[in-house]
Amino acid sequence: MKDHVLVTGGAGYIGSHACKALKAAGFVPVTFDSLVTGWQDAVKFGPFEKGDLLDRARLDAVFAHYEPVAVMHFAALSQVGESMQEPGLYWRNNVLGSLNLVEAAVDAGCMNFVFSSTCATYGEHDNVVLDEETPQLPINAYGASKKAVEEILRNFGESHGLRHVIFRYFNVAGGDPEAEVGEHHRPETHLIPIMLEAIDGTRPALTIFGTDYDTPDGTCIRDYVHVCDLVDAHVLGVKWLQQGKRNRVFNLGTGSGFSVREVIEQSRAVTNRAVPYEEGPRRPGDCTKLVSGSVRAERELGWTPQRSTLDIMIEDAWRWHQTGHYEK
Ligand SMILES: NC(=O)c1ccc[n+]([C@@H]2O[C@H](COP(=O)([O-])OP(=O)(O)OC[C@H]3O[C@@H](n4cnc5c(N)ncnc54)[C@H](O)[C@@H]3O)[C@@H](O)[C@H]2O)c1
Ligand SMILES: O=c1ccn([C@@H]2O[C@H](COP(=O)(O)OP(=O)(O)O[C@H]3O[C@H](CO)[C@H](O)[C@H](O)[C@H]3O)[C@@H](O)[C@H]2O)c(=O)[nH]1
Repeated sequence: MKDHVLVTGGAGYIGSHACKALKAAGFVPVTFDSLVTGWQDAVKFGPFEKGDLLDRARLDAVFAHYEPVAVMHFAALSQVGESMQEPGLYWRNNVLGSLNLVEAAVDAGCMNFVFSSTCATYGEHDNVVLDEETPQLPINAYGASKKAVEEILRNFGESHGLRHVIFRYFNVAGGDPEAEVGEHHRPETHLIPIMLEAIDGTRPALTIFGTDYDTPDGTCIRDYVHVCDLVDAHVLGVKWLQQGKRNRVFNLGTGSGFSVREVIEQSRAVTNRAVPYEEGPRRPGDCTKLVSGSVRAERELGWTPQRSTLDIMIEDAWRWHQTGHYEK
């Protein structure tokens, strides 16, 4: 019988790609999702269990039914701006929800746990190359909620032997090259999908948030990683835990940074269309430069990103943008 993996947030952008990768690797991905920001149409690669992390009885029933060998925990609210206006929402959903999940996993004897964290937990370290030892000083409730879940995992690792891998993502981009699933946030806040909507006229223009940063062209620099490479690291993480290894944090980024203007130029080249944009003020909370300075995932997990070049990420996102969509 194939091993089941419980994928919370499997109806979302990254979780749906993880389900496809898990299926390809011989696992059965079981999506657990409330659809608060996800899409039932995105659940294509295994069973769907609708439920909320805050519903402990529902979690217990799903663990008992599938007896998963591991959990991949993507389910979270992840809008920085919203987290500053409604911190309670983020602490309840992301932290209490994760605590429920961790306790349900431990009680069910499912001791392999892979968690989606973020480089937003590092906070403001402008112009510093970030590695896993960089102090975590989050500047918004979203980042604080993710850091708190990291602490929960460390505590349960010590107290109950829960084996965990924490991945701190940089900027996730691109989509399934076969366009079976893709990035679909409502509202969308991420640069590349917004840019593609501006290119095809479904929104008026992209606004560049700030042109006076201390960077070569004045715009912010980010480290973009392809969602398929990112989820491949998660599958490696599950296998690594199944080998009995445990409790490690990995940055997932490429180590290369691109400015907003460079992303615009690459989008123009890939789509062969003009990118309508205007220059606007800085967006509160944006760091100047966020680039990973770690090769730990490559060295220890054997992770080798295949599609994380800017042109491929934009090409894949553009293909999905032109052909794919979800309905509730
Ligand atoms: N997209 C990025 O660039 C990025 C960067 C860093 C970290 N992350 C993290 O990766 C994870 C996935 O992000 P995404 O972009 O795929 O987001 P997404 O919104 O597309 O997916 C999140 C999924 O979780 C579900 N969900 C949320 N709260 C839930 C709850 N209480 N119970 C059950 N389901 C719930 C949503 O319905 C949705 O399907 C998140 O944890 C996010 O914080 C994303
Ligand atoms: O309309 C837009 C949207 C974005 N940007 C700029 O493009 C860059 C990337 O912005 P995104 O919103 O795509 O991504 P962020 O870097 O703000 O945030 C993402 O990556 C973070 C870690 O870097 C967190 O994990 C967060 O959850 C995730 O959304 C930033 O400089 C931003 O100012 C624009 O200029 N215009």
